[in-house]
Amino acid sequence: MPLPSYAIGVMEASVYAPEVFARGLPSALQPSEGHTAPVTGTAVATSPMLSLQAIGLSFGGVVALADIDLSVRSGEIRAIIGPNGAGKSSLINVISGVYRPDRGQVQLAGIDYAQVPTQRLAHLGVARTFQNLALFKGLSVLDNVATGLAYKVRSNFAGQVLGIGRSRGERRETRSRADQILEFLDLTAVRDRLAGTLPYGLRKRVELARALVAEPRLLLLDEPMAGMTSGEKSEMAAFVRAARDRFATTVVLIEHDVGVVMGLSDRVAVLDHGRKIADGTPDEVRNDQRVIDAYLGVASDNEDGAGI
Ligand SMILES: Nc1ncnc2c1ncn2[C@@H]1O[C@H](COP(=O)(O)OP(=O)(O)OP(=O)(O)O)[C@@H](O)[C@H]1O
Repeated sequence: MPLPSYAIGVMEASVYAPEVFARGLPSALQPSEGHTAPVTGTAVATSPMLSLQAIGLSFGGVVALADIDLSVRSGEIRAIIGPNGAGKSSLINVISGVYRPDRGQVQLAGIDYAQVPTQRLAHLGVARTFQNLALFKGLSVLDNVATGLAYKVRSNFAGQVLGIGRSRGERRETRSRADQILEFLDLTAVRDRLAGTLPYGLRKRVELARALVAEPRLLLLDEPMAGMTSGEKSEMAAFVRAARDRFATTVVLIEHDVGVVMGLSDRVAVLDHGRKIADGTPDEVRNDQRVIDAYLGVASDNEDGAGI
């Protein structure tokens, strides 16, 4: 049973940057020219936002991850791809602290995870979405998105929903920020709908909104386009890119649709049988013989049947 993203989508107060909203939010469907463009008008920083060194993880006798190194630059969109069972989910679960690796180090902006209890990851600015939808079907879209801030405010979420006591001001603030993210992701028209009544593609976008509302510095997306039509996938890719560009969020995603991944990502790591077999720009990876041998042969199993 996946954890709901609100459980870890909580940030330090410093993550909230009112000036970002004050600048006004653009239509998310007008991404900047070229996805490698810098987030804030400067070059993408070279110091890693996330660094994995020699990660190993086994389940009983099954080696899920073996000696994985991964470096993710600040502001980068970084994809992890590979055939079924390659270790992608295991790796994202290691990054998000759901799994503790048997070996190796995970560092977020230089801070070793081993020194940070899992529940504090959110306070470091990590948020994620899940492969399977984890929205509250009986809550409105707005309230679902507001849960992305639930642990950031002093009153509890029930207090905010009910609008009682000290919660009233926080509730106003939370809902206002949720509204701004809804506008950014072009979801304002469905803000009062119950999440469970939305079509699948929109629900995936609401999940993105919930993960994004606290402006995480690291956003982990677990198959954000799974089950979408090709039109919905392109739209989602544009939203992810726009979110990176606007909020300077570093994005790590796993996704089966290789065609979408290649168009969206700055760099791509390829896993096979728990090992990293290639790592580079989409062009480099596309032309890597080991990737072609290990992955191209199963590319027709991808959701859209696209090769790499
Ligand atoms: N909780 C678990 N218990 C036992 N084995 C596991 C567990 N999670 C993953 N594995 C095993 O670890 C290996 C890697 O699995 P993982 O789910 O990380 O791959 P994946 O690339 O995400 O696959 P898929 O694309 O099918 O989701 C597989 O052999 C899998 O069976």
